[in-house]
Amino acid sequence: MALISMRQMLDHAAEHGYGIPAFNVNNLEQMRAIMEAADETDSPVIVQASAGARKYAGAPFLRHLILAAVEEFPHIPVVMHQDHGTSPAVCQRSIQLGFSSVMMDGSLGTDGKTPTSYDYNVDVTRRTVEMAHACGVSVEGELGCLGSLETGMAGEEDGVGAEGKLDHDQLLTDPEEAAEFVKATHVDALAIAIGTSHGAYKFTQPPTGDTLSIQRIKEIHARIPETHLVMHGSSSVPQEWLEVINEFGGAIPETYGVPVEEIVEGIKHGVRKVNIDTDLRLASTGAVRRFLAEHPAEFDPRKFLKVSTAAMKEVCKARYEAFGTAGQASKIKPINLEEMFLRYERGELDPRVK
Ligand SMILES: O=C(COP(=O)(O)O)[C@@H](O)[C@H](O)[C@H](O)COP(=O)(O)O
Repeated sequence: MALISMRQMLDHAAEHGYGIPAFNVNNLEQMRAIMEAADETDSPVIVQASAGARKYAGAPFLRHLILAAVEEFPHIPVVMHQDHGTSPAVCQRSIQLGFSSVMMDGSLGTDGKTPTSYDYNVDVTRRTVEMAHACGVSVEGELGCLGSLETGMAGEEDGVGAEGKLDHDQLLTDPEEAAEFVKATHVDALAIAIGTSHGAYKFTQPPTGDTLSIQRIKEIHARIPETHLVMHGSSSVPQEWLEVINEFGGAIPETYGVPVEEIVEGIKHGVRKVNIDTDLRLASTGAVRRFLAEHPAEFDPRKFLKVSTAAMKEVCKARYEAFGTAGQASKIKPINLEEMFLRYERGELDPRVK
């Protein structure tokens, strides 16, 4: 049984100085790409399901897809994480379904769009932590709103994210507030705002220190060195896949993502979980467009889904290698969720924040 808690996996990553890509999963092809890449590189896996994924595939299908991955690859530790829960009740239902980690995103209200107050965020996150830790399940919280430091616009591209214009200080997590938040909630991991946003349209030109604040990661890490930091919206938007998409009938305007080397710099300063969804979508779309254009008589979906899986797998392998995840799976000895509960109960996993 290799389904483990995210806390165990991130503790291992912190101890050995690496980061873990958390790939979103909606279908069989993504799941297979993630697992085959992990298998070939000996990487531990975090797979996450968003509200959109639950709507698309249905929660039972997603759950069984992830459990099938655990069954087929028993030597790979897998975290089954719920992305962007909008209330403690949503997180509770995911725990009931068997998720080993949940995100309570209290930076936004239950609509997943309206920025909330700090007190609201602490309240819903703390309640989720109490419930989840009683089951040995990990909790990721979020402080600050994702959005563009270029324009001040919030990052509402794909279902979850604030809407409209945000203040500069809402777009950058405050290190002091982060320390207070971790102390008050006991979250296992903290998603921070540093200028990234979900989707393909993050930056109109390659980001600089003014539009992507790796410096802010360093400041937060210096204040809370033992807290696992999470970077959302961390697709790199590979230019080569944009070219393929546009060459074969697509129309994606010029756009840039988060450079892999900036993420690697973040990993040196406490980033342990790196959320990636868009890069797999771009690789899949490019591969399918090219295949269908080059094979106009083909109509068996298994043929074009095969190239989709292969393209996504290459992206996964590249991230496992760049983030130092490769080679770590076989070093992790799974701890069951009952034992994780006992560790929380004994206070062994309490945050040590001054
Ligand atoms: O950060 C994320 C992905 O970043 P990315 O767009 O790949 O840079 C995820 O946490 C998002 O929540 C996810 O992409 C949302 O997906 P849907 O709501 O469209 O399913």
